[in-house]
Amino acid sequence: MAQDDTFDLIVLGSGTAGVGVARRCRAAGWRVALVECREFGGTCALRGCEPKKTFWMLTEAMERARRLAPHGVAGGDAVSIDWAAAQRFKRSFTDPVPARRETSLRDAGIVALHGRARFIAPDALDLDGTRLATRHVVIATGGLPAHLPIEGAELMDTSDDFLALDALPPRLLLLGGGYISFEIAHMAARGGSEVRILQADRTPLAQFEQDLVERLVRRSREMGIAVELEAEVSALRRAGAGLEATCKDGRTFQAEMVVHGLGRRPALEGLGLEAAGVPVEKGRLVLDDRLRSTGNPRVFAAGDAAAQGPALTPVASHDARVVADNLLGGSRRVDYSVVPSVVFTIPQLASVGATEQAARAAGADYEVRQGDMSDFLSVRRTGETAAAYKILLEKGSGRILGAHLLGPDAAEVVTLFGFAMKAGMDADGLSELMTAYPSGASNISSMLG
Ligand SMILES: Cc1cc2nc3c(=O)[nH]c(=O)nc-3n(C[C@H](O)[C@H](O)[C@H](O)COP(=O)(O)OP(=O)(O)OC[C@H]3O[C@@H](n4cnc5c(N)ncnc54)[C@H](O)[C@@H]3O)c2cc1C
Ligand SMILES: NC(=O)c1ccc[n+]([C@@H]2O[C@H](COP(=O)([O-])OP(=O)(O)OC[C@H]3O[C@@H](n4cnc5c(N)ncnc54)[C@H](O)[C@@H]3O)[C@@H](O)[C@H]2O)c1
Repeated sequence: MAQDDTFDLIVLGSGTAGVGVARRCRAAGWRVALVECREFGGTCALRGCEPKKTFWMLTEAMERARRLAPHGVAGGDAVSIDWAAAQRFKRSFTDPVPARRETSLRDAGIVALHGRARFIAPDALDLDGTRLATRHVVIATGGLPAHLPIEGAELMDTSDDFLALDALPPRLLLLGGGYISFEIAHMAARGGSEVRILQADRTPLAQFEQDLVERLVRRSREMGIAVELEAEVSALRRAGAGLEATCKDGRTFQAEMVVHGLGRRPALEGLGLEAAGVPVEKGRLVLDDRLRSTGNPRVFAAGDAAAQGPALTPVASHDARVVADNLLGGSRRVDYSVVPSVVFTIPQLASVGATEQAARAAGADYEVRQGDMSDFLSVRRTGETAAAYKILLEKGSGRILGAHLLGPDAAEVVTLFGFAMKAGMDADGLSELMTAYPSGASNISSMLG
């Protein structure tokens, strides 16, 4: 590449957010380069949602066979997970991603570059000694595990390490009681590890409806996962062949593997943001509601790096659309009002819109529809014993403010609630919707009835 190449746009990061912006701007005829410092593909496809869901699917199949063993799945109680085979199956999805993604970018006419670019001026980056001049930059560098003042923090493994294992450790400690810890706990426990979650306060999965979280915690404990609350980890050290975590109250826990599930932060190190006049406050880019840097109008951010909405793949896709529209002359704000989200435990925990706590804090006038679903036919047929719903409706109008589900079909059904919220459909409208029967969705009218 020639020195002083001028691009219309340079995107940093080949995940959902970066690729989404790059493709749209390239389709509009822009000269676009995309720089990636690891293998092409990003977190979701290589180290997040997709590989996680493959392991989840296998452990769920095993769990369901075991649960239904007394009801006709003969031999189901003897079924177990072969983690090495599961890892090979996962790799059959992840291994082809980097080459495919890079090729598809090149086929689209995007200049795909390897390396770690850094700003050297408001309108230029350095990539391994080459100056890249550009009209715009999009920072889509994703997130990384948060730095926390935990002594011995360098001894922790990450979710990346867990998802790359060929064999599970006998004992696994998960620090933090959020998405990563609960999902890994449910997979690893089904795979045969002795698992313990250490959560700092009394509210694990704090973004989710706590009534349902309590049921999930109970279900997790019933199946042998130790969930320790008020267990704020302050130190980690080597102990024999394994590791020992110490909590602030002095409790200690040992395991062969300790995984970071303590939150993630935007990946902004080494970008030379000062040289570009791009401000950062408390580790986050300062952006307006169109995802443009308040300090440098050439620069936008999207996805986990922008950290304006929840760190989720559908948010990264939304951000990419917003940024591309704004780069191409529009003036579009982000809208995170309806973001369905799921914790892939067994059963799944799903949420869209306000929790009761949030609705109360916002002073909303609401009513609640809630109940246990464990005796619903669609749940009983799966052998699952923990299932429940909680729906918040605006009093008078019947507008859906939030929907929270625990159960086998929660991920699919929550999206229907999100669709109704986005479309402005009230509870009556949604309960009159004809749904395929029998399905998880056909329970919606019972929930709203
Ligand atoms: C274990 C796990 C499970 C998850 N499961 C789900 C799920 O089920 N559902 C869901 O919605 N979300 C899930 N998420 C979150 C989801 O993966 C992220 O929100 C999403 O991938 C963010 O996309 P992104 O494009 O913003 O960033 P990323 O996909 O992280 O892409 C950023 C890219 O930028 C690159 N990069 C970083 N620094 C530089 C640099 N200086 N120069 C060039 N390139 C750089 C990185 O290598 C990376 O490839 C999960 C996350 C994790 C960790
Ligand atoms: N299914 C999904 O969509 C999915 C799955 C995995 C990750 N993610 C994304 O990745 C992000 C990061 O996940 P995560 O699980 O690392 O973070 P998280 O924010 O979900 O949970 C972190 C937890 O760690 C606790 N904590 C913090 N310091 C602690 C300490 N010293 N000791 C004990 N507990 C402590 C917090 O109270 C919190 O409950 C998520 O917020 C989510 O956006 C999404």
